[in-house]
Amino acid sequence: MRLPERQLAVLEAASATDERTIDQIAAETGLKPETVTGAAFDLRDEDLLDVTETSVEAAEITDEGSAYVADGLPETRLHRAAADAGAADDPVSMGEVIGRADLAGPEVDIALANFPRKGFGTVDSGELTIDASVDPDDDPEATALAAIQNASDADDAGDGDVLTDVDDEVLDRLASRGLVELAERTTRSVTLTDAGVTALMEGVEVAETVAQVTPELLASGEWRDVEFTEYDVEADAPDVGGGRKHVLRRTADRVKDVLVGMGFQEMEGPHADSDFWINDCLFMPQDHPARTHWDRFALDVPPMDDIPKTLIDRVESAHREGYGDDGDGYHSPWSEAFAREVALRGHTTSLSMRYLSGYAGAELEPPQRYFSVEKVYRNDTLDPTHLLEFFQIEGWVMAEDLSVRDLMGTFEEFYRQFGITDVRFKPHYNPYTEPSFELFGKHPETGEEIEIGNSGIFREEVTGPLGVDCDVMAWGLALERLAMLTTGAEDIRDLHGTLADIEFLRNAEVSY
Ligand SMILES: N[C@@H](Cc1ccccc1)C(=O)O
Repeated sequence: MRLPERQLAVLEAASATDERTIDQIAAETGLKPETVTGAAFDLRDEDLLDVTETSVEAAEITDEGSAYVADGLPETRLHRAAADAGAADDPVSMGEVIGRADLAGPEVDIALANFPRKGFGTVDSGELTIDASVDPDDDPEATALAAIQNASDADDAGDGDVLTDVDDEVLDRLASRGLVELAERTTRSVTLTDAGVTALMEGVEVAETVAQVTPELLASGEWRDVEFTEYDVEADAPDVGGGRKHVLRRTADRVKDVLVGMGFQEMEGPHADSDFWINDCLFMPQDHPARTHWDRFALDVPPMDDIPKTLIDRVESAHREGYGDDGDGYHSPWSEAFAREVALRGHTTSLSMRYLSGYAGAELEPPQRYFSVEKVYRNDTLDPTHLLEFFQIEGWVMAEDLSVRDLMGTFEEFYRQFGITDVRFKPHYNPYTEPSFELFGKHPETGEEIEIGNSGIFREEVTGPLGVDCDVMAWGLALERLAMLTTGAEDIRDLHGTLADIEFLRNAEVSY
C-alpha cells in the first residue's frame, strides 16, 4: 500500500490499543495539529483509523487570575491583614486593614464582596471581624486557580486545560469573577483499526503527493503526472475573521432602505453648523440650558455668514414677539452674533430646518417626506445608554392636516420592519413641537422599556418663519437604541468603541 507521507506518519504514530490524541501525535510527528487532523480523517475514510471526538470544558487563566495566583486573592489578603491587626478578637477599622493588605482600586471592592461570602468574617459599620477558624489557604477558589495556573504553565498549546478535579461550581464562580475563561474544547483521538494494523504489518510505502501547484510544476508540465493531496474540508483550520460591515452601519443602511421604501428622500448637511440652524430656527430660546457649554461642543471657528438675512429677521421676530395671532414670543434678548456661532450639531433637526426653509433646495410643495441617518454630538456622560457621538434617524413629513395618528402610524410602520411591534408613546415637551411624544421600545433581554426617540408636530413659531404654511410632523430616533433592540446588546458601548466585543461584531445579525 502507498500513502502520502503525512498519513503514513500519523498511521505509524497511532496505536491499536491506546487512544492517542491529535496533540500527542502532532508532538510526536512534528506535524501541525491541523495537518494531523486532516490526515486522520483521510485514514478514517480508508478504514485504517478510528477517530473519536470528546467535548470537554477547558479553562484558561486570565491575566487577573494569574496576578492573584502570585499575590493572593484580594479577600485572602484582606483576611491575612485583618488577622495581623487582631481582628479575630476585636473589630478593626476597615481603612486600617485595607491599608495593611495593600489593596488598591477595584481590589478593595472585590475583597469586600468576597470576604463575607466566603465566611472569612463580617464587615459591619466600617469595621472588620474575622472568623479565626477559617484558613484562607484552604479556600477552594484559590486552590482551583493555582491548579489551573499550573496546568496552563505546562500546556504548550496554550488552548486551555481540561480540568477533571475542579468542582463545577467553583469553576463557574472563577469564570464569573473573570479569573478564568471557560471554553468548550473538542479533543479527537485515534486508534488503529484491524485493517490499519494489517496494512502496517504488510508494509506501507510513501506516495509523493503535491499539496500546492507551483509555477515550476506548471511550466515543466510535470503537474500532469503528479498525485495531488486531497482537499479535506473537515480538517481543522485557524479561524479567519474576514472583513465585514459594522453592525451599526448595516442597521443604518437598512433604515435608509426602509425609509426610501416609505417614500422618503435623503437630506444631507454639515456636522458643524450655526446655532441658527441647530437651535434658533427651532424656537429654542437663546438662554435654553441645552445651548450652554454644558451640553454643546462649541467650535472656535469664524461665524457662519451665509445665512439669508430675511430668514434671520423672521426667526428673530418669532423669538422676540412671537408668531401668529396668539404668539407672544420670549421677549428675551436675542443676538444675531450668537445665532451665527458654529458648534457640532446636537441633533440633525438642523438639517430639517435647512430643508424646510427651502435653503437646501428641496421641493416644498406638500406632501413631502425627508430623512437623514447622520451623526450628532452631545456633551453627555457616557453610560449604558449614552454616547457623546451617536446617529440620529431624523425625519419629517409635510402635508395638509396631519394628526398624532399619522405620527404614531408612521412609527408603527417603520418599527414593524425591524420586528418591533410594541412601541409605546409618552407625552413630552420640546420647545419646537406641540404636541410632542417620546417613543419607547422593550429591550429583548432585560425587558426594560428604553427610550428610542422623540417626535412631534412643529409649532407655528417654527414653520411660520421658514415660510411653510401646512403641517409638518417630525422626529429624531436613535439608531444605536434601535440596534440595541434588534441585536439584544445591553450596553450601547457593546455596539461600537473600544469596549465592543469583536466576536459580537463579527457575528451579530441585523434583523429585518
Ligand atoms: N431634535 C429632537 C428630535 C425631534 C426632531 C424633530 C421633532 C421633534 C423631536 C432630539 O434630538 O431629541
